Amino acid sequence: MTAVTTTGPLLKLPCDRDSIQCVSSTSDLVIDVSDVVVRRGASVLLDHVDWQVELDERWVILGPNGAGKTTLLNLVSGRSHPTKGTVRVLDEQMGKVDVFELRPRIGLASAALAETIPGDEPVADAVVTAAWAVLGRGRESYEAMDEIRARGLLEQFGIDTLADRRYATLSEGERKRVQIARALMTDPELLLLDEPAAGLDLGAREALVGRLGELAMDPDAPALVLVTHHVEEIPPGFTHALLLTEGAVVASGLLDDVLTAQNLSKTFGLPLRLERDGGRFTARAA
Ligand SMILES: Nc1ncnc2c1ncn2[C@@H]1O[C@H](COP(=O)(O)OP(=O)(O)OP(=O)(O)O)[C@@H](O)[C@H]1O
Repeated sequence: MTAVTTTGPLLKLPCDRDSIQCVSSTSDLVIDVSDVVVRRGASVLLDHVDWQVELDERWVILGPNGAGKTTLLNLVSGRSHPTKGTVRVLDEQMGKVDVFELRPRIGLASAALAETIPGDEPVADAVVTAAWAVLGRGRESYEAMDEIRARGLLEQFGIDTLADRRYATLSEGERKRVQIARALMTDPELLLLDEPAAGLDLGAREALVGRLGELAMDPDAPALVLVTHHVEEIPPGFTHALLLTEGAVVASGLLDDVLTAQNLSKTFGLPLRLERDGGRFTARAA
């Protein structure tokens, strides 16, 4: 068992925002990134980035390889620090808060985290263990409510029939859904999804985009931030977009204003045509 914390359960579940067991924010501003610069050696990974996210917003971060998307998510999830500027998340300033207390309030699903899920872990355990922020179920005890919540999340993502399977036996698409269910286990106020559709075939991608679209439409869902390279992976119901290139913001704001062929072409460095059909997008070279 890899204990991330040894101080006890992070939250008693299920947890709603009116419960005294939940720590909730006092403002609607969930993310406040102000004039942030990240330098690593001679490289500037983020260059004077400003970004604000409110509780009811669903953001997509789009940009080419190396744009700084994961670097930005790492700052917001408390996994790294800026060289300059401030990062406030859920009314706490990174660098001045105990990140181990803050992290349960932030759900994160990423390729790096997925690699740490033990292959022989039953799927239901891979989700429920998020309540203790551990990987690999050990001697920690769970209440019936925890188990019910984990199964409920698997059902929400259409994989409840896989609850007793070993994680390693799942397809990539099924694993992605388990990772998101795990990220939601602590009833976070903010959910960060780093390329959730990467490596999925068309069917699996569409199934995931559909589930994320349902989550986006749910008024009780946390604030959502989804990182992708592809406009085709933007679920319906997403409201805002941040376009990044070479560590700098090209455009940021309401999806309808920001997601234009002109902004997308500037972001990816080639002339692009953008089409919209209902709540979905496609892009190709002009
Ligand atoms: N520790 C480091 N030292 C120097 N450069 C780094 C370091 N970490 C990341 N980089 C560089 O910073 C840039 C941004 O990386 P980041 O992973 O944030 O990009 P990204 O937009 O998520 O890319 P991708 O879409 O390919 O995942 C990349 O060019 C990467 O090589």
